[in-house]
Amino acid sequence: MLVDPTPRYQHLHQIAVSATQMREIEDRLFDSGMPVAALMEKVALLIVRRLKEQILTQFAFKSGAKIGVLVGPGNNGGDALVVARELHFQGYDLCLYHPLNQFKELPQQHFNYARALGIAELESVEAFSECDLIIDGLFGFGLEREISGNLAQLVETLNDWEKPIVSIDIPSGIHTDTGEVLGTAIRATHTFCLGLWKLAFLQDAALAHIGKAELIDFDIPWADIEAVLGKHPRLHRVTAATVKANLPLPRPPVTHKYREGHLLVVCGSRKYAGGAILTGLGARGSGVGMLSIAVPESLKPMVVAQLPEALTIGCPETAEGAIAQLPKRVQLESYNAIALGPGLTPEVPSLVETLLDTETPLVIDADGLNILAQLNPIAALAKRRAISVLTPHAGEFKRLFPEIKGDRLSAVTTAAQQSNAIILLKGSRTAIAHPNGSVWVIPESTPALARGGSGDVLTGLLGGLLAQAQTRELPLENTLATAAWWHAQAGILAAQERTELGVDAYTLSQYLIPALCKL
Ligand SMILES: NC(=O)C1=CN([C@@H]2O[C@H](COP(=O)(O)OP(=O)(O)OC[C@H]3O[C@@H](n4cnc5c(N)ncnc54)[C@H](O)[C@@H]3O)[C@@H](O)[C@H]2O)[C@@H](O)CC1
Ligand SMILES: [K+]
Repeated sequence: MLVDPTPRYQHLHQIAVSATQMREIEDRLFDSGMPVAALMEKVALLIVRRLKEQILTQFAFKSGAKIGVLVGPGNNGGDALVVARELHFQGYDLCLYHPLNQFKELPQQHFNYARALGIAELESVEAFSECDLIIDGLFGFGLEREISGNLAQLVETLNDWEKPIVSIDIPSGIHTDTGEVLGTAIRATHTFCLGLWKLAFLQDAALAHIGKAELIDFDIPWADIEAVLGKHPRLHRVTAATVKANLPLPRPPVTHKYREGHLLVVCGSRKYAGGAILTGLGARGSGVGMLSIAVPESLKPMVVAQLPEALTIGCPETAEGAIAQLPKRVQLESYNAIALGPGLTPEVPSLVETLLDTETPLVIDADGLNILAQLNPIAALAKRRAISVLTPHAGEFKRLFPEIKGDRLSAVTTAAQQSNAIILLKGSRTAIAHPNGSVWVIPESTPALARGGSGDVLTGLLGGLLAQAQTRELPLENTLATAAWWHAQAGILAAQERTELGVDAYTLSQYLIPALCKL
């Protein structure tokens, strides 16, 4: 719910808006009497403050450093001009370049004043080559078509220099909603997103251009945000605060192992034995009360050795060493959740069909998804009466939903609605879409997780938390978001301590609890 405006900063980070929503919110401020010029002044002063605290000190730019400002025709350019003026007064050596020879009214006034102050105007972008830092105020959320021709060339020239570039609101050329590059786009080292996080910051497509992102809060009244987004916004940016409120902690003082959830993991084959272990280690990290692992009979000793706490179920196996079927004594309905997929091999469709038939919540990953893709997934999932959580990466998503196009956030939303399943689309900004239209996005991750086996750990963690949420009656959407955020944080912590090359899947599983302790 968006009702409680305190603590403001925490809530502000749990939402993100499209360009249209931002414009609607902004219009409400202006309609209520906030002068446009006053808002621009306020925003620009906040940008200057953060520039000085963050970037100018980080790069040890003394006053006198040369700063180039790229100025566009709209209010993004207006912001840039106010920033330029203030930095000029603070002793920096400023120069402006405005490649389009027209301005909206307010930026025109700021431009006139900058000229009157004697701030240098450049004839071409080449002269920016002498600058220590470049500020990008070419386009913000008003970008309406591809950047082309001379403008495209100048953007590429700036990118080629590999200088520090600070983008105002969004790197010029990035679509505010889809995050796509429209023609070409500034590759910023830092971006100050103004007022509210825009959707592009949650889209993988934009990340290479955004650099380090920071939100500049300029005190948009909460009532205006709520008037546009509604009391229950559909898009959630997952933060530590979301997670803290939704972990199965503390445990009740009197409990027992089955009350803390029973997860069945169905994974592994002789060929891909490690999948079962990594999924099991992810489940262990979740703290689930009981963990059962069904694997081909021949893998049983290895699983027992690695996961002594788990109840290991040896299954009859095919000639190739995949699970032929589950033993008759396994009562699928007795588990709170089932996680299946990693290492199964593609040759066990009847096993997957049996599992789809149950009324137990399922987490389906890897080979489970590849098999599902062969089965007419939308029809198979629509039939299920329990929760299905699918955890595809981009390739698996394409195989499951070949007809669905568009940017990641809209594609995953459509997939969830069509299939009546929860779809967790893995990526740099993992997004979890629900059939009711809500989407939860994990705003932080690390490329260290781009590594075989890290998904298996997530499957186990997700299954373990889902099982606990079932017995504890924790809210489902928040629980799944918690699992994905936690997994990313474990990767981030491991990468901080061991570099991005040091986060193999086993190591990742060992960082789940340390990441939790850091909360
Ligand atoms: N969200 C807010 O509440 C605030 C927004 N402000 C700033 O205002 C910006 C939005 O301002 P505007 O709506 O004026 O839009 P922009 O400044 O993003 O740019 C719009 C202008 O660029 C032109 N244009 C768009 N795409 C083009 C292309 N591919 N090639 C050539 N010209 C193109 C348009 O015709 C228009 O003149 C934000 O990004 C932000 O920087 C701030 O000033 C104040 C607060
Ligand atoms: K910009």
